[in-house]
Amino acid sequence: MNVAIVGGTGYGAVELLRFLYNHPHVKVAKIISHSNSGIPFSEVYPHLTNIVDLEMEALDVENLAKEVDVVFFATPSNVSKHVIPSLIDLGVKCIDLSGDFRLRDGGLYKSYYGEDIAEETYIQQAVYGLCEINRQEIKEASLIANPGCYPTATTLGIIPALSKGIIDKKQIIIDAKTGTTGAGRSLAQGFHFSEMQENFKAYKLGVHKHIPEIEQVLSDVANTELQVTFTPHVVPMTRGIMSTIYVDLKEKLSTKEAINLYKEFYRNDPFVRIREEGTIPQTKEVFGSNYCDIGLYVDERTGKLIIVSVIDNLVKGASGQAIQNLNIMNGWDETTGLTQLPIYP
Ligand SMILES: NC(=O)C1=CN([C@@H]2O[C@H](COP(=O)(O)OP(=O)(O)OC[C@H]3O[C@@H](n4cnc5c(N)ncnc54)[C@H](OP(=O)(O)O)[C@@H]3O)[C@@H](O)[C@H]2O)C=CC1
Ligand SMILES: CC(=O)N[C@@H](CCC(=O)OP(=O)(O)O)C(=O)O
Repeated sequence: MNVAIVGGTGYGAVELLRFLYNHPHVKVAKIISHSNSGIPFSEVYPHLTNIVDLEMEALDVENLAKEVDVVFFATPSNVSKHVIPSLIDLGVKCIDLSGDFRLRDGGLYKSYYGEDIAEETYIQQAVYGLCEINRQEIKEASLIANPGCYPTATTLGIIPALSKGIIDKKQIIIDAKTGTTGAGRSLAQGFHFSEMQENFKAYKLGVHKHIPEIEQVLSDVANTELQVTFTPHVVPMTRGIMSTIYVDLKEKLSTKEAINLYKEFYRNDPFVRIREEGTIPQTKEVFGSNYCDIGLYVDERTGKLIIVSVIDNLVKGASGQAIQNLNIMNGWDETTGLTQLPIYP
């Protein structure tokens, strides 16, 4: 299958290439770049010299539709919504790593993304690509809205407890941390080495675009409107997200029982690993891999369930999950091309 990647020189794109290079059913036929067309990919990323020397091209929708079956978009917000509709109309399937097609509510999109939402018919066609939860819909989809990095770690952490009805839906507190690649490759003052190293900062309290996304997913699962308290932090590491979630248990439950409930929920999901009692996952333990590892602890004194969910933001939080979606859409084994082990130490 021929695929293309748009947003060629960003981190999402180079991570897609790392996995697609070893994918037995896929050939990356085109890399589209608006800033570096005409330049070999390996000139921008020399670690891929003699491996990915493909010349990047400017976007030409008609030409793309003739030559590829699927297009991955690894572009900033408010870019793909202008291009994906034409590709879908030409019969090309699209997997969007950005947030353009994730939210259903145009008002919320406008307030968190600053622009109008994509055309309604395409919003309706888009399937939210949280693989473990929406597998059936993904099989039939032509347009995938690949979930955000924080929402992936967070919703996979909360959904088992929420869907089993064991927690209070009104008190969900999410304390999340990300590495700096979450902000992409372009330069920003707050991400300079001197500002980031030996630093730890909370940001976008109450206004982060992942708040409505997390609430939409959880509200669908709970079948009622839910709100969450979400505080993101950036920490001085390159990759990784840790989402620590605090919820109130409705009834007494032991840590062992919580672990068993989660193991049962994810029993058919190769990329979600539930840790044994007493082991809490660390970001390094999923580094470079498509795993989401979840650790659980019941604080019997306060009646809270504490959930720790870790992913690699660039893999399960972006490119890996996008390829997992491609596999599901094509009826291939879900793990195809994604079996790289975590890099440790
Ligand atoms: N980094 C992460 O951990 C995650 C990222 N995402 C999302 O995935 C998308 C890509 O992220 P990431 O790769 O990190 O971001 P980067 O900033 O690293 O890359 C985005 C790329 O998009 C291209 N681009 C920039 N501006 C425009 C534009 N106006 N029109 C068209 N193309 C443009 C550029 O490539 P070129 O000049 O070659 O075209 C740029 O390098 C974003 O929407 C991001 O929010 C989602 C989950 C996690
Ligand atoms: C450190 C940092 O800035 N991280 C980004 C991660 C968001 C992201 O990647 O956006 P989508 O997944 O929604 O596309 C942020 O918090 O905005």
